[in-house]
Amino acid sequence: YSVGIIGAPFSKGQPRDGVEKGPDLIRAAGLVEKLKAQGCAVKDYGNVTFEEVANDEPIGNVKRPRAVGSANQRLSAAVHAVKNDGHTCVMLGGDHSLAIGSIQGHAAAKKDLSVVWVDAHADINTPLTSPTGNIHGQPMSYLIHELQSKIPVLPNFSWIKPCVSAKDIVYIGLRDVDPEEHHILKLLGIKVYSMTEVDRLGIAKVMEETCDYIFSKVKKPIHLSYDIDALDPSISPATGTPVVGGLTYREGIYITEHICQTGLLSAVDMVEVNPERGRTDDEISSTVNAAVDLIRGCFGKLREG
Ligand SMILES: N[C@@]1(C(=O)O)CN(C[C@@H]2CCCCN2)C[C@@H]1CCC[B-](O)(O)O
Ligand SMILES: [Mn+2]
Ligand SMILES: [Mn+2]
Ligand SMILES: [Mn+2]
Repeated sequence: YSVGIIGAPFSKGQPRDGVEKGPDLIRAAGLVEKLKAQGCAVKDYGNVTFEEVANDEPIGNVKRPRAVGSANQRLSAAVHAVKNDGHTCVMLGGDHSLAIGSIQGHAAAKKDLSVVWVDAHADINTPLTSPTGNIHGQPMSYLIHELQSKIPVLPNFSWIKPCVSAKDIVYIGLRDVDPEEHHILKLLGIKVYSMTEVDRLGIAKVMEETCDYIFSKVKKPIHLSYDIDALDPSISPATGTPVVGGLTYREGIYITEHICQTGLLSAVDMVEVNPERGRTDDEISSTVNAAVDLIRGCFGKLREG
């Protein structure tokens, strides 16, 4: 596997400081060395630098739109470059608003994508449905063709081109979905494996069905967007919006092992690691180590050896 790593130390898609420390924490836990030790070629492209945006007043209830738009435009260019260099791209967040730039830059290089979104949350609020105005709860709405009539003009967002079809999306791990998000998921007929389905089917069947569903049509490169809060807070407490009843460590790893064996993984996001949300060093290291192990599973690490 040839891996290109981008750090995106960005937090303005949500209100809590600390998530911008995620990239360097994940590196400090040995991600590059561990990927090399398992046979990957790894190039670390460093961290994207983001511009300071003054007077970034809310538009409607959308918070810090100018900073989020600008950051994602820069991230998009960085991801596009990594893909043009021929690597599988690993974007280390930072909050989940960064999926806007990550998926946009990926689509610029690869055209048709399938998106596997692993998260406690659907992150599919539009600016008009969001209960918080935090853009980390909205990234998918800016990217999906079928939702564009619902997206108002926002400063620094005009560069975004919708690039994902509803039929090419699979959610895994949902357990905290807003009513309006649920309506959107139903309206668009988006494939969802909530924690109920994970319990009912078991993770192996969920992944089998996910891959059958994605591959039922023409095989598209996979964009795996992994929010660390998909895992149960007993494993990954150091995150902005923890929700009980999450994926076990084993289920989380099984997802990445299974996606890896498709041979279609083309980009990965690993977001929402926030050390300031861990109450002890152990909580922080458990969260960071889980993020590292999930990424290793994407690139051939098998528990059998
Ligand atoms: N849907 C949300 C949004 O703010 O839009 C509301 N939710 C918090 C709210 C707390 C009270 C019970 C219902 N949920 C967080 C989520 C965004 C998570 C972003 B992610 O990147 O962490 O997934
Ligand atoms: Mn989440
Ligand atoms: Mn998320
Ligand atoms: Mn979050």
